[in-house]
Amino acid sequence: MSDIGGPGGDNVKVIVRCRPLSDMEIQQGHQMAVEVDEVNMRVTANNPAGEVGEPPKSYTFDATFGPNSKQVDLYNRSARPIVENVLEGYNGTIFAYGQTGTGKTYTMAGDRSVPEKRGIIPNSFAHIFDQISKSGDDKTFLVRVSYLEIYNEEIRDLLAKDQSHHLEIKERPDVGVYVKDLSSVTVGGADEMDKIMTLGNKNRSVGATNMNAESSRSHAIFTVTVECSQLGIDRQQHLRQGKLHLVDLA
Ligand SMILES: Nc1ncnc2c1ncn2[C@@H]1O[C@H](COP(=O)(O)OP(=O)(O)OP(=O)(O)O)[C@@H](O)[C@H]1O
Repeated sequence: MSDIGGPGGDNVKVIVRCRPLSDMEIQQGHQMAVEVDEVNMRVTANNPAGEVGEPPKSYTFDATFGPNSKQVDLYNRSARPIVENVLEGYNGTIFAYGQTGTGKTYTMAGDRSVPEKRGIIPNSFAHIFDQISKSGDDKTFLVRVSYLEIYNEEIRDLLAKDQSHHLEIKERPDVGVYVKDLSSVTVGGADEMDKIMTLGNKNRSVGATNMNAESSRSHAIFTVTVECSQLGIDRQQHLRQGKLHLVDLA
């Protein structure tokens, strides 16, 4: 997870979550090879095929979550500060990284139909609009989203009508690196944002769960831009903009 430009702390945070063994893994007699110490933010790996007496290896991260960790606790510790900084006008990026079957989709999306199993993406959508609804009358918010896919080194706009069109990367001194002509959709609530993401997912080159050589080349970036206009003590409107990038790496 990275929290670029936010106040305080390191800009990049690495958080490790170990999922529980699946029923099949238990049936096959597998055992956990790692121990997670959430208090000391440490993961200890034992080599089951190692020689007798081989010492376990310990690694320390910015936070660690064990097999019984709850989605809400993970959200509060990892994503909540990033989303809060986005609302304050900073940029932040969240992505999950790991081998197939390690729990990336569970952590990022989760099971939307069960509130306590919702992952970072639906929780961040709800959080953004919840904070906006609680903000004072002196602030006006505008929330926009865009969704692009990088596939075979080409960029496609997942929210565009014409999916055959490829977009170009450009750079400008005032805005930095950007994707030219990428569509941007204004969103009024978490459910609407969820629908737009689902629509974009349908336009992806290969289904996200279809693990093969093709899907391993498809990356997607869902960007939420939050603009806030606030009346200052100087009676002038002050504009600030933060972006949250949710990345699905191949
Ligand atoms: N923290 C967790 N608690 C309970 N079950 C989990 C957890 N993490 C993952 N699982 C379960 O483990 C299985 C694999 O997880 P998931 O599909 O999220 O992996 P993935 O890393 O996204 O895999 P792929 O790269 O193949 O898409 C799923 O059945 C999921 O529900």
